[in-house]
Amino acid sequence: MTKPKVLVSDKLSETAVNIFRDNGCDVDFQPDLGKDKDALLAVIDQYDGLAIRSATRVTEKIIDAATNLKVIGRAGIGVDNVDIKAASRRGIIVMNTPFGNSITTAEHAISMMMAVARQIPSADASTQAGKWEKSKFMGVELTGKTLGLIGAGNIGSIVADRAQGMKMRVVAFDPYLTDEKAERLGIEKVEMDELLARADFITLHTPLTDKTKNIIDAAAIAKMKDGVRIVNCARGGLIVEADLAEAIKSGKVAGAGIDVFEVEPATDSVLFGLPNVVCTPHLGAATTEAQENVAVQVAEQMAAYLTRGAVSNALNMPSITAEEAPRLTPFVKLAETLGSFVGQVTESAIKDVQILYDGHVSEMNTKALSSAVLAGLLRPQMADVNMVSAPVMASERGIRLMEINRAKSGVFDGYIRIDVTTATTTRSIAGTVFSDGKPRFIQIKGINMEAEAGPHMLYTTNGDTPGIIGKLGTMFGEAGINIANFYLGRNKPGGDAIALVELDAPVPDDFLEKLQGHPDITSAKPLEFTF
Ligand SMILES: NC(=O)c1ccc[n+]([C@@H]2O[C@H](COP(=O)([O-])OP(=O)(O)OC[C@H]3O[C@@H](n4cnc5c(N)ncnc54)[C@H](O)[C@@H]3O)[C@@H](O)[C@H]2O)c1
Ligand SMILES: O=C(O)CC[C@@H](O)C(=O)O
Repeated sequence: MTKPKVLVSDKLSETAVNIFRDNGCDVDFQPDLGKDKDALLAVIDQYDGLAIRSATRVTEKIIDAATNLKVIGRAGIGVDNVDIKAASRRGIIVMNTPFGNSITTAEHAISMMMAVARQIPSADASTQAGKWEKSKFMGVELTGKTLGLIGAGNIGSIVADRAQGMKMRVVAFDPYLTDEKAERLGIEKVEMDELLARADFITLHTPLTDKTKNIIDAAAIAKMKDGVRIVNCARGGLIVEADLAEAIKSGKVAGAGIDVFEVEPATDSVLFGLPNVVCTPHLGAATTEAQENVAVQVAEQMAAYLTRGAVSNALNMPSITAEEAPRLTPFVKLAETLGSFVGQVTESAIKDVQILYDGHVSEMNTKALSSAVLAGLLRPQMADVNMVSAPVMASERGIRLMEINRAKSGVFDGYIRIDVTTATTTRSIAGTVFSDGKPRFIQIKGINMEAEAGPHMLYTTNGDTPGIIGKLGTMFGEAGINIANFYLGRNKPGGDAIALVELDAPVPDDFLEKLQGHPDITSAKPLEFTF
């Protein structure tokens, strides 16, 4: 049997090379190749596996040329340099290593905070230039100061712990952080505006999503204390750099530690050269220990897949054995779709998830199915979650999971129902798989319906009044939006009604606002499903 061939196209620890070889793979270690997209494009068709960090951009063009590629392994967390949709379409698994560099990145954020508090880089440059400017570099103490944490996941939690060690008070804004976890971490959960008003230092630890993009802009900065200091070791794009630059120039913001940039590599930036701005070239994960961790982990995972078909830490594929795959896969898709539906309509901390497996589905690998529900549920909050990391993430967030297995109780041979509870409400949705292998929603909020999940959907709730369907249809028509499918349900005549509308394209923002402001419509929410 020919050995699988792996290309390492970024600067990974060489330990990875040995692990690939020891596990029966041929490996080419070309740590600078990933930066040259044409060179990568020319050779990528020779490889079964591609191991990367953040410098290699795996675009759709690269994936299209990668005719033999089976797995892309990211030694690190963020996979924003990989076109996962394109990889999924081509059946290429994308793996990451979710926890290997968390401590190191948290330590970098703390280092940045201290460097900014005491202006260490500028003081160093001045001292080494032969000046002795003692009065120029007056700093501030951390003890007793308030640290505002935006995002309290793996890295944010470690930052909180280290900051408490330095006697800082930690407040956190993270809509998905439960009260129980906040209490366990000894941090105060607050709303964003309160964090902005109270924090002496602010540090960001969220993924880059539609909700977090530009989370720190001029309006947010205006709500901060004068003299606040800001650290970003998460993702470029969370801060509007031009707005931060203005705030530094005006003195509103007294300093910033920036590891990640809107455009990387950042060879030029509006932030460069400004007083007390400390910049590093995306070094958050750059320690010997973290690089060793992620390199070992990614090589082991990729080799296991290429030589034995074992899947772990995949972002676009559940961990399933070869034997059970054909029967389970459609139900995995259903489970993830149900989770995704609720995840997209839930904007507060989840406390409980109850999953009911009814009929033949209760005899399947329900562990994999529950992981798929959780992955779908959590993905709107954390873009990089996968079926392996989802249960860990859920339990770390204090989300209680309950599974019920039941013999066939209704007309469907097998179905899954999930009930997701937050502090204020419980949302319920059920679905099944028809003989075409596609997931169907069969009940939403206890209301029966039969709807196929499409890539772009709109979910509305309204009172069951005459003429509402016509009004909705007219509004879509007037906005020039084509409806692919229209599904309806209600609990009783004149009671609560729901509609799921499948569209050919995402719902335009202005149309959504119009719907949300319509007196006959109680709520309207766009939903996106990736298959
Ligand atoms: N600089 C680096 O080299 C480096 C290294 C590793 C990770 N990272 C980045 O650090 C970030 C955090 O990584 P992590 O492992 O802690 O991720 P994580 O998924 O464990 O935590 C992210 C947290 O953000 C929260 N969140 C999501 N949406 C939010 C919102 N709208 N407002 C506030 N909070 C929100 C989530 O609930 C979650 O608790 C990611 O962007 C990751 O890519 C950077
Ligand atoms: O590989 C790197 O240096 C960056 C890693 C970091 O951004 C991540 O998302 O894990």
